[in-house]
Amino acid sequence: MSETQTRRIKTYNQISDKGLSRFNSTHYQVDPALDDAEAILLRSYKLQVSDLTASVRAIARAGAGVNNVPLPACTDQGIVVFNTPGANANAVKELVLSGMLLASRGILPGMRYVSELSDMTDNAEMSKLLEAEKKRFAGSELAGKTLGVIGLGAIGSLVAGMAIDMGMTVLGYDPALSVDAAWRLPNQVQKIENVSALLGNADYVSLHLPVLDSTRHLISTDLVAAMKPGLCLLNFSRDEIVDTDAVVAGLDAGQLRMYVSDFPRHELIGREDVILMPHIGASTAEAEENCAIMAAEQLKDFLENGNIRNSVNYPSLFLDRVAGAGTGTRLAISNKNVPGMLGKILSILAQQDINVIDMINKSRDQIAYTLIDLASTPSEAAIAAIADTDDVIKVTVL
Ligand SMILES: NC(=O)C1=CN([C@@H]2O[C@H](COP(=O)(O)OP(=O)(O)OC[C@H]3O[C@@H](n4cnc5c(N)ncnc54)[C@H](O)[C@@H]3O)[C@@H](O)[C@H]2O)C=CC1
Ligand SMILES: O=C(O)C(=O)COP(=O)(O)O
Repeated sequence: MSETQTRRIKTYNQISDKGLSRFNSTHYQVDPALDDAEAILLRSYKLQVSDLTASVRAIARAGAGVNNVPLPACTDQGIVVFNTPGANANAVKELVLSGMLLASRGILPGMRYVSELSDMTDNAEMSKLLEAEKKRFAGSELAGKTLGVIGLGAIGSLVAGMAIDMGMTVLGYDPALSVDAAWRLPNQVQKIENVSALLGNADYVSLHLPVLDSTRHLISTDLVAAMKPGLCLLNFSRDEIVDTDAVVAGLDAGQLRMYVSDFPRHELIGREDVILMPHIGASTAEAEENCAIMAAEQLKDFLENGNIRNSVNYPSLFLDRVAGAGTGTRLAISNKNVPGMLGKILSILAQQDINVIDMINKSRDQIAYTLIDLASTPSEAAIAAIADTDDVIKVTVL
């Protein structure tokens, strides 16, 4: 980066200072009020297509779920979208454990009952009353029960491990499990190929999958009917994974004993058999720091070097900077993934007598991305010729 160049990052949501401090104020302007930002750093803010101004090259989601980012429009416009896999997984795992405990013991009604006794001043009398009444708040233990985990990625695998440590039997369902995630999974997890079979054999089921067209309303009326009677469902994934009407009907019919969710809906508020939290799965100091640091590091490496780690719409790609090479000698090019593009780009550079020192090219679905290190800074005419080539989406000089 040249001494005079300042990169502009627009933030939405509260992002931990531990991450924001990675952006040196000499070279970066980080501000929620920018309207010509090169990059956006956000958490759950629902980004609109109209927020994707022409200057935006990258979006970093400090968190896991990217359903708040308009991904197809980003890809069409050559905007690289990052997330921070695993950075908040432990925070969610711990809240799932608290959800399971709250759902299995009379903790919340018991606390409510005690708080209503504030007028009782005689402690001996209060103890006598509590000993007589506590049977109303008895529960059951997690040990010996069966937990089904739907989605065995960063969070699901930690939840599975935690449940095994608690003495539970764990069933897992994940038709899209990556090889890395499979390696991370505790070997006691019993892989189930059919979601109905998992629901029919579990006492607790925890959802840890992303919202996709294929997962929206996954928990449907049919699947509620397939549940083992008295099941407790935990949703720390997203509201849309569950058909709320089906859950309400399942609770009313007693098929579902309890629904614990990080995503309140008005139909669920006020029910004794529902425990709702205000989307606080990732709201710990540690998770907020982890996510912000990871998002900031990934964004910096992309803005300064064009490298891509943990993108959800672009390939992963890294090219070392040639020692001694100055700024302005690296090109980052996004184009549609069609044949002949590299040849066209390299021939423009050859015509301008610019020597290529190193390069890397990768594709993902309909997008291809190339980093090219050059022996000299290309002329504006050369950049314009590449940018004007059919199917080139974005060219940046780094
Ligand atoms: N409550 C909160 O504050 C938080 C919620 N989340 C939610 O949890 C989700 C999962 O997060 P991570 O575990 O970090 O993501 P991840 O990407 O590591 O794991 C997701 C897993 O779901 C699996 N999956 C995809 N389609 C599936 C299907 N149809 N059935 C079963 N499994 C399927 C994938 O193969 C993958 O293994 C996020 O997408 C987000 O929506 C994540 C972090 C915090
Ligand atoms: O990482 C996720 O997917 C989350 O849901 C966490 O959201 P947050 O960053 O706490 O607004």
